Amino acid sequence: MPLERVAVIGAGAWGTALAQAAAMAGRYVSLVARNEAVIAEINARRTNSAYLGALQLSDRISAAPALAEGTELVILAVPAQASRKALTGLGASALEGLPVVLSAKGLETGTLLRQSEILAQCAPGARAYVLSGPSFAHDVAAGRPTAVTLAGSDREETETIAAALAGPSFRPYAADDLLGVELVGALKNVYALACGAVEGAGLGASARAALIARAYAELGRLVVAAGGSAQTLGGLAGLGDLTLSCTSAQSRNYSQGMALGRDEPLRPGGALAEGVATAPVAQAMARRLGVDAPLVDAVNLLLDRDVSITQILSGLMARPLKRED
Ligand SMILES: NC(=O)C1=CN([C@@H]2O[C@H](COP(=O)(O)OP(=O)(O)OC[C@H]3O[C@@H](n4cnc5c(N)ncnc54)[C@H](O)[C@@H]3O)[C@@H](O)[C@H]2O)C=CC1
Ligand SMILES: O=C(CO)COP(=O)(O)O
Repeated sequence: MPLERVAVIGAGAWGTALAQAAAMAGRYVSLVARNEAVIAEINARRTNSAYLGALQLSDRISAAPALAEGTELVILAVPAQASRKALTGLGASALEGLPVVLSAKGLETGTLLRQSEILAQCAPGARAYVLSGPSFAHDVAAGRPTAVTLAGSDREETETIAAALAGPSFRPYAADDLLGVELVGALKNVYALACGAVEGAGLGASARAALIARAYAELGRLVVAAGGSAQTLGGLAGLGDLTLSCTSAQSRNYSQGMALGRDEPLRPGGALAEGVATAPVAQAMARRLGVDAPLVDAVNLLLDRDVSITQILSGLMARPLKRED
């Protein structure tokens, strides 16, 4: 069977969970980690306790320090701001001719680039696919039911990869709007910060629901203006992930937003909240596209810490009235 040997780059929460999903789908997985102690723990005890506690990993997973010979499919699962460094470390020749599934949700600081654009620069001979959607690492690794979007421009290969990763509890839906899926995945983290802040500030469930609906509208304007498909919005990577990340304290972005709403400082080096780095990039992107994005602007104000959440919300409520249709 094709795509028997999968390599996952990055042995954090998401990389380990995706390795487990691929193993449960019947693949042999090499989980590439940079930390020797993590490699030893995975191979000896079948756990990655720093990220997934006592959860037992499949025997089909082996951890390694580098990409193995014979790899047929690569999954990149390092934080969005680390993707360039990880890809450069792997080297363009090692990735030549291989499909690479990008799973980080973020836009690159400074360059404003999406993950697939970074891949094109670092490894022009690789073929980009994007995996996104509502999926907490702990749920995926524990075999709880999860459905995601797998996007790629080659329809046949997208479906082959989806089939290779599909298991009893992990269901990828193939799609072709790679740009749209990447953008919604990155931008939902920014809105998750906002929704968490509303909860942290005690502004109520009605405010949070309104915010999710207006975030959905704003996301639609941004994605379509950038060249993505409106259909992507209503799918797993759009509505699905926006719903998950904007309503659950299990989301690190939502939980970071809650702390901001309580006026607590940002925690440098704390749990990864990709929306913090993506918010200014999203604002620059919206301005470049000429798209009105008041919620992205509001999150940037919140992150600047100069204005209180109450003042930010008052400003949003005082905007000129608009039609919804
Ligand atoms: N945790 C989750 O539930 C989900 C995470 N994601 C996305 O996956 C990406 C990674 O997130 P997590 O795994 O949760 O983060 P994490 O903080 O749990 O782990 C990140 C891992 O990347 C490794 N790493 C960092 N720089 C590296 C480099 N240059 N080379 C090799 N390894 C490197 C770190 O050592 C660490 O093991 C993020 O973009 C996140 O948005 C997507 C869906 C679900
Ligand atoms: O993307 C995720 C779930 O789909 C994980 O969200 P957080 O990065 O906010 O924890």
